[in-house]
Amino acid sequence: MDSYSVYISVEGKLNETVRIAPSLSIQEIRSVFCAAADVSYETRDVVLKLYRPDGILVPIGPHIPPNSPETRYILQVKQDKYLPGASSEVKPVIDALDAVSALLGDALKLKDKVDKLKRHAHAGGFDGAVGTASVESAAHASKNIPAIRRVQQVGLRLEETVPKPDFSDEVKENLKHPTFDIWQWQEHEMAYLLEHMFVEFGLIELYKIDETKMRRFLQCVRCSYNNNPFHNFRHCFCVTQMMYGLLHVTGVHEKLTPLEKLVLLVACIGHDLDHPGFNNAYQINASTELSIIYNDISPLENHHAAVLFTILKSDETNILSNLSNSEYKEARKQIINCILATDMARHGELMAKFKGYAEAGFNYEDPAQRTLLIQMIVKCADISNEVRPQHVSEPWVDSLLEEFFTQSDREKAEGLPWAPFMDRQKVTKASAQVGFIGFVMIPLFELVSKVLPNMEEPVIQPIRRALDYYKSMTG
Ligand SMILES: Nc1nc2c(ncn2[C@@H]2O[C@H](COP(=O)(O)O)[C@@H](O)[C@H]2O)c(=O)[nH]1
Ligand SMILES: [Mg+2]
Ligand SMILES: [Zn+2]
Repeated sequence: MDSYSVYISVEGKLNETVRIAPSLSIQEIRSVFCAAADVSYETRDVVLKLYRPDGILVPIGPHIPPNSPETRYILQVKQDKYLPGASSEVKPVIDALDAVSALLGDALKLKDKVDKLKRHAHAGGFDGAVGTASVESAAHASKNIPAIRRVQQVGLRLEETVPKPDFSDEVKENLKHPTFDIWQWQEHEMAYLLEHMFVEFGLIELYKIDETKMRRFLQCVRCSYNNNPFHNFRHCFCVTQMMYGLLHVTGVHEKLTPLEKLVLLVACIGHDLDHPGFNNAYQINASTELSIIYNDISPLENHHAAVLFTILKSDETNILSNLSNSEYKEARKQIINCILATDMARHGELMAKFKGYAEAGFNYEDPAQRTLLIQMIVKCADISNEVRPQHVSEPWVDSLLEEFFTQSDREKAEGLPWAPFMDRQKVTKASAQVGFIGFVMIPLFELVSKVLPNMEEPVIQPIRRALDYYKSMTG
């Protein structure tokens, strides 16, 4: 599809025309809408809602239906109301982030976020990376309203209590399927959907997880994901939702223990925390702080797990605090195993081991086999974008390539080796996907389907269709 115009009216007042090109990433589209609304794209607490004239919500993404000047969409700019906002609620999140920052040292990005949060919290507000401050704060900032008034406005907003969105039964059901449209949701809504998964598995009740702690935990997680094109909080949500979907379509959730389901949820949620947007090869070749700390052994995955457990170490955000000692020990071991298994450098090793178990007849009684099964489920979920319908999956390829190209550009500039699959001179969307789907995804999902039932129609067939689609593009 060629580029086309979308006609909007900001808050029903200012008319703007936005040009949508299929090549734009979701981030680029959001940033254009932010510009139209005169708010900073960096302000993550801004919630943009696009409505048709009849009040129906239109997802802001690469597939906004074209309209005309007569049928303008209405763009509303709202504050993110995920957390109840009193500063006493904010402090635990800051403390947890502070602990993460102390662990990681000054060089890493979290430090900036913590400092920013502190500045606002000490002034009675809560802004920037985490997100309950009002959009007015961003808008007024650009109009030179004195800072003190901005803070007061933010402070007022923080008094508001926040109702949980009332997800319909249809949404809750759709959440259990790989076809779920992950682009329809703002970050705070995704956080509530993640919370719902814990509820639906009965984990809140069983492990006596405090609701406020759960929300602080998710808030802390959310602001510990960076705004990378690909490795961001939405990717965290996608991976967790696909894991949840796989469990439901295969029915394997009925064979897993509650602790294993808890492990899967927490591992997926934490699996790319504080991803810097540059992969392990870059970390090692550039001798970054992470490669030094972790001796070149899965530096990113070790870091994601360390950030997760630093968040969990703080009592205010420790959703595992009511587990018994032995349950906590087991959960920690398994969560770390799952996150470390997402290093694609270990793909061959894990595939070979699982193949051995599958061919011998998978034994659910063997703890080692169960451990590997849950690692494989996380691996599947992590690389599962092409299981999703094309309009949902395709924007992810653009985002991934954007991140890859940024890395290889930097590697070239720094005189480091770069991988051909990240090179903008060599890679196209189609070539990237034909290789990845054919050589990585299909073998992995087909192998897992030897153990888990019912994967053919909802999981494997969409992957094959995606392969055909990208093959047809290579001509
Ligand atoms: N070419 C593609 N590569 C993909 C795709 N989905 C994932 N990947 C690669 O796998 C890793 C997954 O690990 P993560 O923890 O970093 O998310 C990712 O970095 C990519 O290298 C895909 O659709 N196409
Ligand atoms: Mg990862
Ligand atoms: Zn990932």
